[in-house]
Amino acid sequence: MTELIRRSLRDSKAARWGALGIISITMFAGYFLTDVMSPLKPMLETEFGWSSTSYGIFTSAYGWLNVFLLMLIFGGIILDKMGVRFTGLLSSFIMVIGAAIKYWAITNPTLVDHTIWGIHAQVFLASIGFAIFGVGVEIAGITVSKIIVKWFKGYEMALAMGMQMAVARLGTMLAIAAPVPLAMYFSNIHTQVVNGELVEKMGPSISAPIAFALVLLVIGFIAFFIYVGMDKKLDASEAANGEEAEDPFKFSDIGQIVTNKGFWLIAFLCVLFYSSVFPFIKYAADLMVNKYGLDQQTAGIIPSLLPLGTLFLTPLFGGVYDKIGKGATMMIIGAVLIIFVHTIFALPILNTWVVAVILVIILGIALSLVPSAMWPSVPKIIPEKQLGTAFSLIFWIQNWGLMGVPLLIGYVLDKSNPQVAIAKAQGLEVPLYDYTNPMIIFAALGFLAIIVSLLLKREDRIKGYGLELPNIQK
Ligand SMILES: NCCCC[C@H](N)C(=O)NCC(=O)O
Repeated sequence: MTELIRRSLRDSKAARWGALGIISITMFAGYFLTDVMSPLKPMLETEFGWSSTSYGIFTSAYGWLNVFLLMLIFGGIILDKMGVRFTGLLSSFIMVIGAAIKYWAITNPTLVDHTIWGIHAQVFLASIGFAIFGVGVEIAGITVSKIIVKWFKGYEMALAMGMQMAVARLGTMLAIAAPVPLAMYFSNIHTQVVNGELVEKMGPSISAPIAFALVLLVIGFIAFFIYVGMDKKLDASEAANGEEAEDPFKFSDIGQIVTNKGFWLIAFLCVLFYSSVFPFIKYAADLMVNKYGLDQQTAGIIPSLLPLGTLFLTPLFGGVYDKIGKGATMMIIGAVLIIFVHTIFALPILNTWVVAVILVIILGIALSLVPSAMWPSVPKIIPEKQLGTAFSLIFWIQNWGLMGVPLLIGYVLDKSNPQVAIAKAQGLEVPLYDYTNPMIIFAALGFLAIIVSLLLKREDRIKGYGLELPNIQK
């Protein structure tokens, strides 16, 4: 008799964790490319004459198309209308195209001497590539979140989200630690800007780590084709099982999402929290050089501890949320850690690398606590058929921060340190940047995140979303 009971493919532990493993490869590649330029900031300044503002413009490009052309929102609607297979393949392909343009801009020496709309041509075109890539990786992110809900609802959902994030963070870690050694290893003779002049000179290959990222993205694209096969089998097993298909997405669903207060609180917490971490990562290696006196070659090692800690802690905290609950409390603790870390970074004391290591580890704990509680909380607030659109709206709001904050930091860094530009223009030895003002901005974001996380816990008490309850249904 029991043999007659049909099971969905997602009831098989091996199948659902296998599916997760495959889509994690795509996200690993995406996160690697996202941060691959971070440790190269000092080299971009010495080799190509970029300023901190140029670097800020480039970094902010990640969000240009997502924010202004609403690509992320369209991505979410496409996801809910067309499904995870089509959207996953499309987004992986967009990542490859964007990364290829960025690679071309960085390898093209003739661009170094031109400007487009007043922006250094190389910065401009690399930014266009990064902006296209940003559309791909963000839509891939919401697609993967929806895939995890599809396979893991009622099972280890927070653990699965935590594991996927851990693999993605491995990409971030590699992106912080590997580019400088790779660039040095592939040193060659190429065009550089020396005292404002173009010269052929031996120097590190900034394009080598980007080429490596491009190869990873192609592998991630291929991996997604394998996932498509598994997804078809899952749908077939659920249809055979007589499971009803979800109601199709309707545009009126957007109205329901944006009138939900819990949605706004999660979205605000998301933008504040991530704006104080991801843009920080973009400047962390440079901070290590300028505040803690590390050399360029080793500067990436300390920031790479940040994602390293999250590899273990995100699944651990995800497991805690699954079994014990306390999601809202975890978000509050994460926000408190953020303000603590950035305040100490801002103080003009304790400038020893040991303090930097401790702070980065604490930041890693925050970057494990908040995401492992935040993302599995979204399906408790929003119905599944609206999830693609809800995730995309949250990511859209988050992208304002991921776009604006790095630009602001680059600008504030240049404005607070006019001596750097003067020394560069005069061909003198470039003095160190003072990072106090940028770090105060990051600390302020942490302060606002605490307020929003407290409001979210209050809203959960009022509406009974169950954010403090475990995810695993007994
Ligand atoms: N460094 C990649 C940025 C991905 C941003 C994405 N919108 C996101 O927040 N994902 C969740 C996470 O915690 O990485």
